[in-house]
Amino acid sequence: MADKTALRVGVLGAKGKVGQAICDAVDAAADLELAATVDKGDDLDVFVTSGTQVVVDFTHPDVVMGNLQFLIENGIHAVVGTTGFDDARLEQVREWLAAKLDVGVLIAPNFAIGAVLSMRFAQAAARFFDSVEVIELHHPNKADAPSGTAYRTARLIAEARAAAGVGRSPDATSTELDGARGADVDGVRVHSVRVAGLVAHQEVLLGTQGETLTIRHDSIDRSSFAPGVLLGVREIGSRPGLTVGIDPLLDL
Ligand SMILES: NC(=O)C1=CN([C@@H]2O[C@H](COP(=O)(O)OP(=O)(O)OC[C@H]3O[C@@H](n4cnc5c(N)ncnc54)[C@H](OP(=O)(O)O)[C@@H]3O)[C@@H](O)[C@H]2O)C=CC1
Ligand SMILES: O=C(O)C1=N[C@H](C(=O)O)C[C@H](O)C1
Repeated sequence: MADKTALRVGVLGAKGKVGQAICDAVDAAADLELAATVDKGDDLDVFVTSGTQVVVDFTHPDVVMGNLQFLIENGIHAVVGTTGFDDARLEQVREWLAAKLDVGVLIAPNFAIGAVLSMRFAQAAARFFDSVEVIELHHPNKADAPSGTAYRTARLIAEARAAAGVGRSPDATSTELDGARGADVDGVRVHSVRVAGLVAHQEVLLGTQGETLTIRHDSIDRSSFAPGVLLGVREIGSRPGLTVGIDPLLDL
């Protein structure tokens, strides 16, 4: 018999690599019920007709904004792992939410606890080193570069260095092949590697006189994202408005 107190959860991108892991995790959780799943070509209305309370989105940067607009307009909370959120997109989400004050949206560049902590460690270390660069390494089916995690890490590092009055990393490069020094995210160099067999990995390399520090995180399986996603699913109903990152849910 169905548990009437279980939270009714939907998954968008349910046939995808992460979507499948999230469906399994929801199925295995006694307090959650997998109410509806949607993948490419399916109608979003199933979330409304099934009484879904929270939808998890792991789809594609090109479609996630349309999904979010639908969910917010229909009063359904959202937990979003899909990447591609710049300041303009976050502002658009806030605008939609302003018309639906009881709806909560959580958007997180990375739901793995180790990744969240590694971003924090990088942010804390950034002001103590002359040089800092970010290298992210992923499977070759990834659509976006740099990764959402690397983009966020670089911005946190840049903010920490600016607040401490630390300038850009020294770099004497005067001639280069296009892209050889990576992308410039707020003055921090970010390098993207795509290699078959990888899942999701990141290194932050810091260096100063006579020493280097490497902060590395590895997601070796997509189940690494599930605990953070389920935490978001359970919490987002009591957090109206936009939450970026799972840090506040972890009391970080
Ligand atoms: N925040 C985090 O912790 C993490 C974020 N991600 C991000 O999540 C996203 C998905 O990653 P991943 O699972 O690896 O990607 P996949 O390509 O494996 O999965 C995406 C799924 O979404 C489907 N899809 C595409 N368009 C739509 C649509 N309009 N409606 C519903 N479903 C759709 C795809 O179908 P089809 O294949 O037919 O196109 C596919 O089944 C990426 O942006 C990735 O960067 C990934 C891991 C962790
Ligand atoms: O596409 C992926 O796989 C991942 N995407 C997220 C990102 O872009 O940061 C999170 C994680 O790195 C896996």
